[in-house]
Amino acid sequence: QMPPIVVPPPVIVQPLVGGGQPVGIQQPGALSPEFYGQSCPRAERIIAEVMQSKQMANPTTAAGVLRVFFHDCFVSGCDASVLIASTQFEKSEHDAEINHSLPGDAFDAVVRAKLALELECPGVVSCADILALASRVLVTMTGGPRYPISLGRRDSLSSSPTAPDVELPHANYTVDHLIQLFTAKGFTVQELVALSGAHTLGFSHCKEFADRLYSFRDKGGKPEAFDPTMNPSLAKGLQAVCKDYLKDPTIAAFNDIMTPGKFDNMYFVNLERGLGLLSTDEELFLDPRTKPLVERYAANSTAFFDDFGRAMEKLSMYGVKTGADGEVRRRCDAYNHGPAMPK
Ligand code: HEM
Ligand SMILES: [Ca+2]
Ligand SMILES: [Ca+2]
Repeated sequence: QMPPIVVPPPVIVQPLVGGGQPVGIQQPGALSPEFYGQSCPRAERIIAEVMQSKQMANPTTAAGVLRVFFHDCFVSGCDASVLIASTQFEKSEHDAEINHSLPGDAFDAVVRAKLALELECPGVVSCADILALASRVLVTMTGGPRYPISLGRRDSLSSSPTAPDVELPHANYTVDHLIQLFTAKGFTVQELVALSGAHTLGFSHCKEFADRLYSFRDKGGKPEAFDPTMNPSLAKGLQAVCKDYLKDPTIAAFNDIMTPGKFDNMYFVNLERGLGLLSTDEELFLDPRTKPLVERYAANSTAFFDDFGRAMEKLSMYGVKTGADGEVRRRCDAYNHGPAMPK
């Protein structure tokens, strides 16, 4: 005789809902690629559509958003602290010198994505997650790799006007500086080189590399026409392009002069030919600790894409906030509690 069929009681699974979840229940660090699976299943699609139309209207969007994402993550973690606008009473990361050159189009892209998401699922998708997803889709759209992104970051409750100039690398840093800065944050030399490959996109303003072009002096103080580690044709071309940069600080040059709009490994090929724009770029080819990696990525685009993808995945998890350490902002440029009162 057949045993009676026992029907198990229905298991009530509490769905892990995204931003609408009460603070406190969320496990710290519990990020997941499916975080918005129930609460905003079309989030990624919506962000991709907004980024696509923005990138088509303005092809520098990808570079801008990618740089904003880096500047967010390295300063108090990937928590959208970089998006907070300054007010009359409270300065934000926007006021840091290093962030003055972050392009308005990148912030505009995030604002548009947030508006679209607030119509679809209000109060659910954090601005920090928007930045992470927007960066990924723009890297992919311009020809780069697709890498996994976990979701569930919460947005910061603060934004320091002084931290960015301390926490972020500057164009006059030595490789020693760069390695110190990255390893202090838990990133390896290999990840430093792979992430620097982001300079395959976008541009830099003349002031960031002008000291390589005008009144250059070697380490012994001897004057030179330009930095001898720079390819002479590039140096002469840039001297002409940048000659009025003090009068017109908006003049800029492509970081990757060969394929500035395409995410590829050309940046590394350039470094081997003295075609690096920033001294921090070229130095990666001149320092024995980083040179083998530059050579590897120049020769092998797959190796670069793999390592860049893994490093971006790691960067995107850096210092993320969960639970009561953050909030899901209603608009990306302001805290939910509203503007600070005059002190
Ligand atoms: C390794 C140390 C780094 C230094 C010293 C550095 C420095 C700079 C500087 C000075 C600029 C020019 C900004 C301007 O004049 O508007 C720039 C642009 C850029 N950086 Fe970096 N950066 C570094 C690493 C990174 C990383 C890790 C990423 C992203 C993963 C990144 C992404 C970008 C992008 C995409 C641009 C072009 C921005 C645009 O076209 O608007 N950088 N970087
Ligand atoms: Ca941040
Ligand atoms: Ca390129």
